[in-house]
Amino acid sequence: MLNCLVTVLGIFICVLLLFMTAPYIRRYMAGGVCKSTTKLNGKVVVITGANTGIGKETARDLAQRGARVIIACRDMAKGEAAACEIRAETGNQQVIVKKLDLADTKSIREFAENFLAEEKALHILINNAGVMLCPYSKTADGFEMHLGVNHLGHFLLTFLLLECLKQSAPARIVNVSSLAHHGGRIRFHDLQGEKCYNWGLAYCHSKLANVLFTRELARRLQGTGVTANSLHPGSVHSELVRHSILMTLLWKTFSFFLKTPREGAQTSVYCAVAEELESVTGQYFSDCRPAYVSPQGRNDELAKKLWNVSCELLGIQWD
Ligand SMILES: NC(=O)C1=CN([C@@H]2O[C@H](COP(=O)(O)OP(=O)(O)OC[C@H]3O[C@@H](n4cnc5c(N)ncnc54)[C@H](OP(=O)(O)O)[C@@H]3O)[C@@H](O)[C@H]2O)C=CC1
Ligand SMILES: CC1=C(/C=C/C(C)=C/C=C/C(C)=C/C=O)C(C)(C)CCC1
Repeated sequence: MLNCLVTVLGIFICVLLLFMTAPYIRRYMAGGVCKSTTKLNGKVVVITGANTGIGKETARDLAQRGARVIIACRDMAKGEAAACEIRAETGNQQVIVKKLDLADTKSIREFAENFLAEEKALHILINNAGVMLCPYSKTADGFEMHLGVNHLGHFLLTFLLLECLKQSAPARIVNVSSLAHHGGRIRFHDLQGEKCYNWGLAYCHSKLANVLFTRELARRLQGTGVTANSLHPGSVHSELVRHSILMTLLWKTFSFFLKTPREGAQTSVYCAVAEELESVTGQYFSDCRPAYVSPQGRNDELAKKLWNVSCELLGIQWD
């Protein structure tokens, strides 16, 4: 009887403690906030994958600051729905949707061609779109899906828009990577995962490629007025886990401990607008402050080799 009473009392105290500490846990999980009040009137921004999740919230924030925001996405209907919502909420009518499928180099080239014909400048490029935990599949050009969309697609897009960014300097390139880059390796002997494939690791490899690309890009852009930084947005309750039933369940169950997409967008916004980052380049951020990069992610030789291999795969010459 006494045992039973003690157990009930114990459970009651635990639940009470959880309820009392919940607001503090939530505030801690929300992470860093971008406090910059920078206005972006007259500035042009491209955000990939901005029809949902972190990208959409990044677009909303930058539109609120007055930027002309181009939502670059593969599904025009989803993009229009997001743009409508952002235009209505911010009153900024300069929120535009353009078709971009990062799993198809033809679509990337068409997007860039169209952009360069229609726009006069590009001040901020946010390479945000991403896929995670995809069953083995390939892009239209035969690249493993994670590497193809998350790294090679953005590599080609940046290459095609770079001259415009340079002409528009000061300009910024923001690459959305992940903490998952710590688990990544660049498997040059099997880049397309044909010999060995693990969907979790494939994501990690592609996110390491984001960090290495940023590092080498920043080195090459020294003195041009264009900076390049990468970031981890935090663990965010978005559609990223859609390919895994288990992760979708986990994400739903523990959503309280995850960032909202708006919270997850803070570091992207910070890298895009913060005054103190004006000449900061080649860095990696999390929660709106510099964060620890894995030894692989700091390896300049690896970054150069990945650069050259990426150029070869895409058939481009980028010196
Ligand atoms: N959520 C998290 O916890 C974390 C996210 N990240 C990174 O943040 C970024 C944004 O992810 P998040 O918002 O969470 O995920 P979402 O799945 O919510 O958004 C991903 C976006 O990428 C787009 N996308 C996917 N494939 C393509 C493609 N082939 N061409 C064009 N666009 C494409 C999606 O379009 P569509 O809607 O049409 O599928 C969607 O707009 C990603 O790079 C991700 O790796 C990093 C760490 C943690
Ligand atoms: C800690 C913790 C969790 C784990 C979250 C992790 C490990 C997220 C990693 C996300 C990444 C790195 C995504 C994309 O890049 C759960 C399961 C939500 C349960 C609540 C506590």
